[in-house]
Amino acid sequence: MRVLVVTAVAAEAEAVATGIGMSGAADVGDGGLLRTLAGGVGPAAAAASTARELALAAAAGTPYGLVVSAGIGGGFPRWAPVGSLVVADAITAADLGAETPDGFLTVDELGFGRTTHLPPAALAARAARVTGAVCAPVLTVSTVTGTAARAAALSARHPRAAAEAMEGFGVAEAAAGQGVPVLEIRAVSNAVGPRDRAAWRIGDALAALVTGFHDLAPDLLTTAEFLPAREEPEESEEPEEQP
Ligand SMILES: O=C(O)c1cccc(C(=O)CC[C@H]2O[C@@H](n3cnc4c(=O)[nH]cnc43)[C@H](O)[C@@H]2O)c1
Repeated sequence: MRVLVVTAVAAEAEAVATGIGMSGAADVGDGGLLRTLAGGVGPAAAAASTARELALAAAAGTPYGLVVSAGIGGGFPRWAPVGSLVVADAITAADLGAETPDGFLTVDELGFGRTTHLPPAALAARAARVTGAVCAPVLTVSTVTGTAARAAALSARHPRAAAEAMEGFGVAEAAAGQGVPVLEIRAVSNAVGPRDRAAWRIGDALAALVTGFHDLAPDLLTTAEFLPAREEPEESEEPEEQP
């Protein structure tokens, strides 16, 4: 089975590749292929680049069976300190909705969209176990949180959320569009809270990403056993209707 790992920037893709022990793309497992893609910062760039890669692969007859959104992220200090790893058990677009005088309404509540994708539970739990990560919701935001008030509002709406980043929901939307399961893994570079750029530890987070993907590599290469069975489309015996 082919696995696509989507990061925002090249430094993250290199950390993933180093952890897995490959350079750019590599044959793995049963003739499968694991590929990294630096797809851009933010949910829109991530969705567009992921959708393009998935569509090209499918058109070439070599579809991906799993997409992983990976990179650095902010950690909610109660759950995920700097340098730790978080595997998403839910990927939630935290600022997709509408502000009202009575509070934030999600697009689900507004009745015209969705804000959460759920990775396969067994795969997420296994990935968290082998990497020593916290398994908890990861929020996708379009703006890095920079105030205590915003951090508190996010925590109040998503009390179990352990991290925030900017790409997971975009990657998940693209994967869902192709019927491909998704996973998200974040290495914590900074605390979600008042902006303190000097306290960011991007090097430590990239090192944690290397170690995490090193630990995860054997599982990623045999992922199929942790995924729910996909239903093959039935071949119709009826002749197609002519106009
Ligand atoms: O403000 C700066 O000076 C600055 C310098 C380097 C990087 C940034 C970013 O905003 C990186 C965004 C990038 O990294 C992920 N990320 C990392 N931490 C967070 C966070 O606390 N909240 C949201 N995203 C974060 C994100 O996925 C982007 O790919 C700023």
